[in-house]
Amino acid sequence: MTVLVAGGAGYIGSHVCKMLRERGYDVVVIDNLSHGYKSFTRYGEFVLGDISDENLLDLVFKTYKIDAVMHFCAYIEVGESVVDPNKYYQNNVSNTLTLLNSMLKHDVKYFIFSSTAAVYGMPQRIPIKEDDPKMPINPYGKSKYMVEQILDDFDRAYGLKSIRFRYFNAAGADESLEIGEAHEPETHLIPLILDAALSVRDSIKIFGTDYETKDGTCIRDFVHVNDLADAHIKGLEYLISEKKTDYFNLGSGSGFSVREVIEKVKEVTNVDFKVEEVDRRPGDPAYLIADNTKARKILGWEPKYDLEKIIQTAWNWHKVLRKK
Ligand SMILES: NC(=O)c1ccc[n+]([C@@H]2O[C@H](COP(=O)([O-])OP(=O)(O)OC[C@H]3O[C@@H](n4cnc5c(N)ncnc54)[C@H](O)[C@@H]3O)[C@@H](O)[C@H]2O)c1
Ligand SMILES: O=c1ccn([C@@H]2O[C@H](COP(=O)(O)OP(=O)(O)O[C@H]3O[C@H](CO)[C@H](O)[C@H](O)[C@H]3O)[C@@H](O)[C@H]2O)c(=O)[nH]1
Repeated sequence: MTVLVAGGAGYIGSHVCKMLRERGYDVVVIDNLSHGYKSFTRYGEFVLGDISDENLLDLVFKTYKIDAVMHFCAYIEVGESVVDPNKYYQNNVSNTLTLLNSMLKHDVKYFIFSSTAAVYGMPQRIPIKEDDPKMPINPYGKSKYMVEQILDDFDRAYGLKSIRFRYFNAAGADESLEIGEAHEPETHLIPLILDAALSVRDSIKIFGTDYETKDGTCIRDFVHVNDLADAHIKGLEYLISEKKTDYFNLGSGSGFSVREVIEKVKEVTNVDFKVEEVDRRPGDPAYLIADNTKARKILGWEPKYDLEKIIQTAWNWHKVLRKK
C-alpha cells in the first residue's frame, strides 16, 4: 500500500512517514520545502513541489500507485493568519481543494487531514468533545474548519472517505534524533523554553499570569508527535476497513499549565533560566484539554508519552538542532 504524504518534510508529517515505513507502507512525499527540510524526507520517495501544481500532482498520481493521501501542508501561525488571512485561505483551503480534486481525478478515495483544536475557538467546556461547538476565532482555525466541512460534502457527493484529526499541542521528537520540531520562526512553547535552557534566548516569556486557572497561566494538552503518528496509521486502517468519514480529537487528555511546563523543563534539563511574566497573547483560551475517548474507543488509540517523556525527547532533539 502506498501513501502520498503532502507536507511530509515538516515536523508532524516526517514522523508519520517514518512510522509508515516502519509498519511496511510505501511512502511518497510531496513538499515545497517552504517550511520543511530535505533531510526529513529520508523515509520514502521525495517529490519537490507545491500542491497547487495540478500538472505535478497528475504526474505523481500517474507515476506512483497511490492508495491514500495524508495531508499536512498548511501555514500554521495563528498571529500571521490574522494579519494576512489571504495567505492562509489560499494555501490551507484553496490548495487543499486542488489536491482533493486531483485525488478524485485519479480515483484515490482515502484522505487523512491535519485539523486542530483551534476549530473549537474559546471552548465552552473542558475537556472538549468532538461534537462541541466549532467557533474558530482566527483565520488559521477557520481555514481548517472550512476544509473539514468541504470533506463532509465530498464524502456525500463523491464518496471520498476522510478522517480529520484535531491535534491539541503537538510536541516531542522521535528518539532516533533524525527528525524533530524545527519551525522557523518558532512560536510553540516547549521549543522556546528549550531555547532558553540552551541560552539561545535570554528568557522564556509567560504570556499572561491572570487567567482563571490554578496558577494564573494557560493550561494546554501536550501530545507526543509519535502518538500522533500512531493515530494516523490506525486512522488509515480504519478508513480502509470501515470506509467511513469521521473526526477525532488527538490529545493526551491531561492539561498542564505554562508554569508547570517550564518547571518540568528545568527538572528534565537540569538547567535554570530566566522566566519573565508579560501580558496575555491575544486569542489564547485559558484551557484546551481534549476528551480523547472517541479515538481510544473507535481507533484503539492509546497515547504512550507523558509530559516528562515529551520534554525529554524534545530536549534530546533540540540539543542536536541547535548544534547544527
Ligand atoms: N504543530 C502543531 O502543534 C499543530 C497543531 C495542530 C494542527 N497542526 C497541523 O498539522 C499540520 C502539520 O504541522 P507541522 O507542525 O508539521 O507544520 P510544518 O510547517 O512543519 O509542516 C508543514 C509542511 O508542509 C509544507 N507545505 C506547506 N504548504 C505547502 C504547499 N502548498 N505545497 C507543498 N508543501 C507545502 C511545508 O514545507 C512543511 O514541510 C499542519 O496542517 C498544521 O496546521 C499542527
Ligand atoms: O513564548 C511563549 C509561547 C507560548 N506561551 C503560551 O504557551 C501556551 C501554548 O502556546 P503555543 O503557541 O505553543 O500553542 P497554542 O496552544 O497557542 O497553539 C497550538 O495548538 C493549537 C491547537 O491546540 C493550534 O493548532 C496551533 O496551531 C498551535 O500553534 C499558550 O498559552 C501561550 O500563551 C507562552 O507563555 N510563551
